[in-house]
Amino acid sequence: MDGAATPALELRGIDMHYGYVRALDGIDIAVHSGEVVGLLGDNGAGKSSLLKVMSGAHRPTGGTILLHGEPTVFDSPGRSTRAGVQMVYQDLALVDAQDIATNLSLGREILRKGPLGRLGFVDRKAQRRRAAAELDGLGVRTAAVTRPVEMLSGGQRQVVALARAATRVTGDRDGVLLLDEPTAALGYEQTRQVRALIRRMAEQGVACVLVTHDLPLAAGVCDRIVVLNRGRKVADVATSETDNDQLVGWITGARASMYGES
Ligand SMILES: Nc1ncnc2c1ncn2[C@@H]1O[C@H](COP(=O)(O)OP(=O)(O)OP(=O)(O)O)[C@@H](O)[C@H]1O
Repeated sequence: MDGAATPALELRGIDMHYGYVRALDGIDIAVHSGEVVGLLGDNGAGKSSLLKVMSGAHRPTGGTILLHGEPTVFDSPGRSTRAGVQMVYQDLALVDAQDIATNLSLGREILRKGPLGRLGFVDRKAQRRRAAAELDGLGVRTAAVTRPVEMLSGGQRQVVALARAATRVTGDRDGVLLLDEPTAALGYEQTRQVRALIRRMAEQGVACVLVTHDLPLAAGVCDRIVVLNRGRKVADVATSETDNDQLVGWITGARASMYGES
């Protein structure tokens, strides 16, 4: 296969059952480096389940996952994270009592030598400097990096969680960023920052998957849109080749039987 055409992340024939509930039914989806793919669908369509399969949080009942063309088994989120897949969860997973800089540094702490010359002390000043520079580089304006996360608004926390994931895939042309409704609780300015951040990640070669109910956001930020309806893929189109009415039709199922129609 031509290396340039190999998707960063590809799912083939993914099935997902929760007991008797069939949440995903034979899903094929490919996301290329530098591409933003929007995952749309009504409540219960299977978007979060698909994202969880991509992140390794859920093991699919059937189907294959390929990362840069290599069949992969994600048996835990840790495994996929090590493989360069970053997921931003709706419940954020930030450490409330710690400040923004510490949260951005989780898992990649900067250590300094202690009095006996041994490494092992966290260099908070260096972490703060790096965090401020990274937020700046991502175009994110939020509270001071010394502020504890528990003192932030819901929207600010969301931006910090997204920035944290973004810093881990920044500059990684093999990286994959998975976003579950990243603008759900955001105001105008923060939404604008998040949109810009997602596009910046894509420009750096990161493959992004964005679950959202926000059609204008999807239209503004995604290169391609995949629509799920009751666990099935009912559309997979370039954003430039569709419109709001058509997307709503696919989401609500009005045109589900016309899959593939442009
Ligand atoms: N842990 C679970 N146990 C049992 N059923 C589940 C579980 N998680 C999801 N489901 C079911 O799987 C189906 C798909 O749910 P999923 O959360 O993936 O949809 P969604 O498109 O993300 O919905 P929403 O937009 O409401 O978040 C639904 O029927 C849901 O009830």
